[in-house]
Amino acid sequence: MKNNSIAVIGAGKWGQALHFALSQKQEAFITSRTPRDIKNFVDLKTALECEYLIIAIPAQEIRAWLKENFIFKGQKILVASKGIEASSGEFLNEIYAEFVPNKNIGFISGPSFAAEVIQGLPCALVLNSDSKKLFKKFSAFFPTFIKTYYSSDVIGAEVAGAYKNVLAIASGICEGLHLGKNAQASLIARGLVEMERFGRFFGSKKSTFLGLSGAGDLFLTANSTMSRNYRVGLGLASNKKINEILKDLGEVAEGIKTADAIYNLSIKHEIYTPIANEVKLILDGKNPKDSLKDLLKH
Ligand SMILES: NC(=O)c1ccc[n+]([C@@H]2O[C@H](COP(=O)([O-])OP(=O)(O)OC[C@H]3O[C@@H](n4cnc5c(N)ncnc54)[C@H](O)[C@@H]3O)[C@@H](O)[C@H]2O)c1
Ligand SMILES: O=P(O)(O)OC[C@H](O)CO
Repeated sequence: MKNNSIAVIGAGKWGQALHFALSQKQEAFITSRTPRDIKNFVDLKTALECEYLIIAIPAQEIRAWLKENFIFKGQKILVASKGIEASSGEFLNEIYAEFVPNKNIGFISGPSFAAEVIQGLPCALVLNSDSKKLFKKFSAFFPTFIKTYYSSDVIGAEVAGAYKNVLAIASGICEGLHLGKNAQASLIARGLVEMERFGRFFGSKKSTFLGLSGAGDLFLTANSTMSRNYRVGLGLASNKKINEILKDLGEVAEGIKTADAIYNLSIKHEIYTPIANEVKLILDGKNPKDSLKDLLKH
């Protein structure tokens, strides 16, 4: 293993933005399934020799990717994905725990559109890990335009990052139906309450939802057409089929599968998640106007 070397795995929008950010202070490598014309692009084998890895592939692909490619040799890992595995209902930290010891793993959360990070615009992120030592190590790699905070609330950050994608779809639907800013603010505020309730069941801290990982990322994503999930919501409001929306999008919108995961987990554990459930039903074909009526019922 090459000491103090760092590589990003996954050269999608977020992987490339993180690679740009990390490259400000030192040499940083990047790899992907298909070769890309990016400085310091290396093959997967070379990337996996690095001591520090940032993994930015879609949540639903992580288990298969780890099984197929990853052998633990002491690497320290920062997970950049935001989602819950739909097939199992498992959180990403549970999946990674099968391959990497907890002290070697952290999760990035907070408001961060890749399109802004890759321009060097300022932002604040949270690095969530059981290990403060790991936070300090990774934090040192980040450039001055990104402020990093530490939190040990891994599950809170994971729930917040995954849940806000579903709420961004809901908010896009609200905008697409022209329901007005009052309705949108109500939806986002109730969404925040809902995600905190869901997170609390799994042991999250309330403060996580009031900070960058929760309110910060939710307000960003649920208010902007820069969000892929929000754009999915706009498409659903105009009665487009999900396949057509995804074809136009051409990138991952984690909220789609995460809505399924939340729906199933909320039924299993009897957690009240009305907004996420309506998003899942709309994705399955329910008319968004009927969802609105159901959400407004006393
Ligand atoms: N784009 C953002 O602004 C942003 C910000 C924060 C977090 N995220 C999260 O980062 C993750 C990746 O998002 P993105 O924006 O880079 O998506 P993207 O659609 O731009 O790219 C996804 C990347 O994953 C790769 N990939 C897909 N399946 C794979 C597999 N089976 N094995 C290996 N690689 C695979 C693709 O080749 C692609 O390079 C998501 O979980 C997303 O929620 C994105
Ligand atoms: O474009 P989205 O909806 O995947 O959101 C991107 C980031 O998660 C925002 O922090």
